[in-house]
Amino acid sequence: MANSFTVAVLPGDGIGPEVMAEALKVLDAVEKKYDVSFKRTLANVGGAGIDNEGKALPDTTVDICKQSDAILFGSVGGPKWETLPPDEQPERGALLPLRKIFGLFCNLRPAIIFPALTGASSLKDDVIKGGFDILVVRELTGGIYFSTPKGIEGEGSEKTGFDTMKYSAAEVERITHVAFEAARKRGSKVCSIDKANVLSTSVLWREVVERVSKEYPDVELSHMYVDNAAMQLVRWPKQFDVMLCSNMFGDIISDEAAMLTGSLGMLPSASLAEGSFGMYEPSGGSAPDIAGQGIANPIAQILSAAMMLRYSFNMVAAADAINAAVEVVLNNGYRTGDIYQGGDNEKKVNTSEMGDAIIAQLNR
Ligand SMILES: NC(=O)C1=CN([C@@H]2O[C@H](COP(=O)(O)OP(=O)(O)OC[C@H]3O[C@@H](n4cnc5c(N)ncnc54)[C@H](O)[C@@H]3O)[C@@H](O)[C@H]2O)C=CC1
Ligand SMILES: CC(C)CC(=O)C(=O)O
Ligand SMILES: [Mg+2]
Repeated sequence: MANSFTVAVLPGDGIGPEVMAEALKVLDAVEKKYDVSFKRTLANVGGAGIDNEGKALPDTTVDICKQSDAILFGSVGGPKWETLPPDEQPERGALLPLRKIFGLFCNLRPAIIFPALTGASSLKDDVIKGGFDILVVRELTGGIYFSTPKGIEGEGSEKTGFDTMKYSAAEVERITHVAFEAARKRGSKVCSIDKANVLSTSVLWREVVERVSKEYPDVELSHMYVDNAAMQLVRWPKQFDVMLCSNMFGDIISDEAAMLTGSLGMLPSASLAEGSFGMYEPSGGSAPDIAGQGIANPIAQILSAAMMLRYSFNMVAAADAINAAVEVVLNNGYRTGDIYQGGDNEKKVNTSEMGDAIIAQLNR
């Protein structure tokens, strides 16, 4: 009998539904090729949740996710919902709670430059020649995005906004282990990103990372302040293997790393809990500036689905096959607008044409 997995499909807002459609087509192709079945249940989230069910994260959506083996997530947010009270908006009302409810403490964001896309990177050829392969390991359920108190109080010029940044040693410890375990299977280097010259959370972060590192004598550890890391990433990205980051620093550093690969539309991510459950989502957002035009790059969403196969379903061969199909399609010159450079070999395609090209390659 074929293996069967259940997937909660949460397309969300903006380009979310457009790129999700392509990832689902890829899953259809994987079902046929690998004798597996993905039972998918569609659910509202974000602005779509507000518009259709009155809430960014409807209870029905949480139930569907709880009954599933994994969540495939698009993206949420957009101008339409930006004037709602902050906790009701798509990001704070749905995405952050989903991460918390499901204990998704570990966010993996692999930034790999495909050889065909070196021209689309914002960096000079000699900086990226030979490629780079960076894994951002981002703590996802702590730090300044979640700590309390937070809010806005007072009136007039005394009106004050405040956030709190907290990390416990246990939170730092578990994400540090993930980074070191990952480094062991890659380039054996961890660079821990902090701001220990200013922030107390970072002083603790550094202390815990140092302590945990003693269990991994085969992995080289370095520390870097986040401002320097942002600069080093564009100066010489090849120096990095695993970048271990707190929640906010990882959010920022991973968008920067994404652009070095050509486009934010290329960068997938896996948000993992202890065990095999995970939520898989592009690193970028709902891209309201291009939503509704059918031109978004679906590769981040498709590679996020591949990460779901790898991390939640242990379907390593299928995940590798999707990655390989993306690489061949890029080598063959297929480009959505965000990675189109106008070269002789390039064919400008829309969202669904890119999805079709990847599926055709997967089926060969
Ligand atoms: N995980 C999520 O659901 C996230 C949601 N957001 C939300 O998304 C909305 C827009 O935020 P922005 O700051 O504009 O960030 P964004 O990531 O949506 O867009 C930044 C830039 O990257 C481009 N881009 C992103 N993904 C692309 C793709 N697949 N193909 C081609 N181009 C792509 C956009 O067109 C835009 O120019 C906001 O409401 C924000 O809060 C932002 C980040 C993450
Ligand atoms: C929209 C935020 C809550 C999250 C974000 O930017 C991200 O996870 O990359
Ligand atoms: Mg972000």
